[in-house]
Amino acid sequence: MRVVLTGGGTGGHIYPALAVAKEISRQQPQAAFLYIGSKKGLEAQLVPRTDIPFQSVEIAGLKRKLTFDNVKTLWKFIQAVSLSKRMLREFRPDVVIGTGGYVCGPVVYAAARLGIPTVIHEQNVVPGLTNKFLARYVDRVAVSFEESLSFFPAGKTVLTGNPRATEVMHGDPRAGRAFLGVGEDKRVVLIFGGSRGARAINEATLAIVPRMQEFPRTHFVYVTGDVHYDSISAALKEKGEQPRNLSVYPFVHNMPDLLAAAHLMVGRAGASSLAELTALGVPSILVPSPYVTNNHQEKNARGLEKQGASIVILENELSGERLLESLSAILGSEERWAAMQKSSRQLGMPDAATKIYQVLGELKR
Ligand SMILES: CC(=O)N[C@H]1[C@@H](OP(=O)(O)OP(=O)(O)OC[C@H]2O[C@@H](n3ccc(=O)[nH]c3=O)[C@H](O)[C@@H]2O)O[C@H](CO)[C@@H](O)[C@@H]1O
Repeated sequence: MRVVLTGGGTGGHIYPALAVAKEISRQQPQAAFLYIGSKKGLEAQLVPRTDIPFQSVEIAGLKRKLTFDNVKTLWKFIQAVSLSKRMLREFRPDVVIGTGGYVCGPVVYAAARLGIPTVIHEQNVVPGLTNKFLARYVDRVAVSFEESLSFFPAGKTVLTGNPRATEVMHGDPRAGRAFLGVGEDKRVVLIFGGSRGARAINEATLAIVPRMQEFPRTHFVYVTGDVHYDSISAALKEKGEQPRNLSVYPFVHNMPDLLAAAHLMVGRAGASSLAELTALGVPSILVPSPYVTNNHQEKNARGLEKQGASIVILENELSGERLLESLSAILGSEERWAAMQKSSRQLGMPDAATKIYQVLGELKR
C-alpha cells in the first residue's frame, strides 16, 4: 500500500498521522509513505525524526473574519493544491489520510480531485475548520467521539477513536523509567502543556518546585515546551538547588514510554493527549487551554471529569496552591487514585488505529 499522510501545525494533529502509519506498517511491512506538511509547522521537525520522507507545501490559515489576508490565503491555497497534485501524481498513493490542521486542506482536496481515495481523521469533539471544509470531498471521515458524528455526512462517517491511543499501548514503561533514571519504587508524575508547552502550567509548576520534596515517593517530570525551556531553566537556577525528584525537559520524543510509566499526568486537554491517557488509564489534572476554537479543550476535559477520571482546574483559577492541593488529593489517597485510574481506562479506545486500518481496507480506487 502506498500512503500519503498530511496534517500539521501542532503535535495533536501530527502524532495521530504517524500512529496510523505505524499501524499500517505493522499490518503491511512493505507499505510506502510520504508525509506532506508545512515547513512552518511542528511536522517539519517531527517527521524527519522518523523514516517517512517529508515534503512541504506553503499554506496559511483562514481568518474567521473577512479580511484582505483571506484573499492572499485563498491564492496560497490554489497554489498549494496545484503543487500537491504534482506531488501526488509523482508518488501515486493508494490513499491520502489527513489528520487536521491547515495543511491538510490543499493536499486532501487535490487528492479528491485526482480521484485518489481519501480519509480524514478528526481528533476533537467539535471539528476544526479544515476538516469541516474537506468533509464533503472525502470518501471517509473517522471521528474520535460519538458526539462528533452529527457534524459530518452520515453515510461516510465512522467512530474509530484516536490512533494515538493504540500507539501508546505499545509504550514500554521500563524504557520510560530507564530514560528518566527512576526506579519502580517511585511514582512518575508527568507535567506538560500540550505539544508546545503552556505558560500558565509552567508558572504553577515553577511555584510548587520548592514543595516537591514533600512527595518523596514521587518523581516529577516537567516538560516545558521548546519555546519556554530557556526562561524556565533560568527561573529554576534562580530558585537555587533543584529537588532530586524533578527532571526538566524542553520536549520529549518518547511520550508513549513515559506515559506508560506515568502514575498521574498534569496538563492541557488536547484531544490526542486525552486519548493517550484514557487508553492507558492514567488519572489526570487538566487545565484546558482557553485559547482554542469554541473552548473545545474545556469540553474535552469536562467529559473526563464527569466520569471521575480527572480533576479540572480552569486556567484563571490555576495557582501553585491549587495545583498542590489537587496533587495531594490524588497522591495522598490510593483509593482515589485507583478509582480515577479505573474511570480513565473505561473511556479509552485502544483499538482506534486498527479500526482506521479497517476503514482503509474498505476504500476502492
Ligand atoms: C493550542 C491548540 O491548538 N491545541 C490543540 C492541539 O493541541 P496539542 O498539539 O497541544 O495537543 P494534544 O494534546 O492533542 O497532542 C499533543 C501530542 O504531542 C505529544 N507530545 C507532547 C509534548 C511532548 O513533549 N512530547 C510529545 O510527544 C503528546 O503525547 C500528544 O500526542 O491539537 C489538539 C488535537 O487536534 C487539540 O485538541 C488542541 O486543542
